[in-house]
Amino acid sequence: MGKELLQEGILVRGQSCGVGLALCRRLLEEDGRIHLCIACRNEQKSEATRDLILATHPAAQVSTVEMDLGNLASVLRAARELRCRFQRLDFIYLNAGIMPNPHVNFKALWHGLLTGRVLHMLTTAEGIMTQTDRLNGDGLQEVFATNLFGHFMLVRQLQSLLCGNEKPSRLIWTSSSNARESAFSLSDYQHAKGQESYSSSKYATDLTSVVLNRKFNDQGLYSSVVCPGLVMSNMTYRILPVFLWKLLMPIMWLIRFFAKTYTLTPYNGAEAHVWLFKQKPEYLDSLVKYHSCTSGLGRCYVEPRKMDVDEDTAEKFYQKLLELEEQTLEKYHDLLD
Ligand SMILES: NC(=O)C1=CN([C@@H]2O[C@H](COP(=O)(O)OP(=O)(O)OC[C@H]3O[C@@H](n4cnc5c(N)ncnc54)[C@H](OP(=O)(O)O)[C@@H]3O)[C@@H](O)[C@H]2O)C=CC1
Ligand SMILES: CC(C)CCC[C@@H](C)[C@H]1CC[C@H]2C3=C(CC[C@]12C)[C@@]1(C)CCC(=O)[C@@H](C)[C@@H]1CC3
Repeated sequence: MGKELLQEGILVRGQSCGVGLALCRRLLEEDGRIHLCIACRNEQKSEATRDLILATHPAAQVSTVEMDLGNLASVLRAARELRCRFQRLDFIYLNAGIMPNPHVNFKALWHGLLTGRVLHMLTTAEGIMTQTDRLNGDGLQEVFATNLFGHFMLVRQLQSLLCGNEKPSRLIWTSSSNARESAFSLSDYQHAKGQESYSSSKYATDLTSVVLNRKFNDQGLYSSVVCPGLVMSNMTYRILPVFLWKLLMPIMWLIRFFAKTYTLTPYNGAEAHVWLFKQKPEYLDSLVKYHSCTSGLGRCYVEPRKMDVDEDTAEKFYQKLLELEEQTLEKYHDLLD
């Protein structure tokens, strides 16, 4: 396949629904000339997603690539294809994420409602959510592999398209306000032992973004993290059934007057992603997470909040990711150029 030089090559992961699909549409509203490359798990999903985007933006340039982040061979194959197709990528939105077997501790939720930290609990889910994780086909913890390591491998494999271009390239990771240092440990960075694999993987995402900035800013690659806020999507519909969320909707609109991260719709949730698209990366703070917010009256805006990350831990974690990457590349050496 011949190489094509794209003005704005933008790769979006995790866009077949929810925040990712809204993001694709909003990016096209910002600039209809961009070339979007969407990465889906299989051909049917790719085609269906492409059709959904073309239904609202018929003139858009949308290409697809197949990639399952929970399968490292698939990530390596997709990266090889992208290296053939593109000479540079201006943005990669690392948005795919899973929260398998979510469990809400309603007793803790009830107790929390009576304390002064109720808003903190309702916006971060601290102390009220757990998950059950499992090993995937690569022998990695599934949540760590999908939410972080698959994305990390992809970025490393696409380094030649991202570094040393005349214009900076950007990584935008969808993290979460559920990311918490206490859920993460360097000695168990895949979170095999605990029950907060989602929180751990999102904290690991924040650490990775911080360290990538330290390593690659001088080569023109910049990384940022965002939180879309609480959004009604397939992920939240697995936490409580749809009908219950619908019943709770008036309460959530009320909560939104106090908790601005209750963005609730995928469109509102993509606010920070779109805002970052328009910013000069040199002026962004790599230790800040950009939160999509929606006011009680429905106005969307972005709030930067300092992250609770230690740069030394970020560096140590990066070394561990590099070790795991080396093992992966040894295992799949036949998939490399
Ligand atoms: N909803 C919320 O309240 C919040 C969400 N987030 C984060 O926002 C991001 C988007 O989530 P949201 O839109 O809400 O949820 P959805 O479940 O709607 O979307 C998740 C996306 O990730 C993709 N995905 C999941 N597993 C894989 C995999 N193995 N390989 C490739 N793609 C995969 C899904 O693709 P497929 O269609 O193939 O399953 C889908 O496009 C996630 O990272 C999530 O953690 C953060 C804070 C709050
Ligand atoms: C708001 C209602 C009256 C009661 C809903 C109770 C819980 C189901 C929610 C309260 C806080 C929510 C929350 C999330 C999931 C649903 C709750 C636990 C997330 C963990 C979803 C994914 C994320 O990434 C976080 C930012 C969310 C934090 C808040």
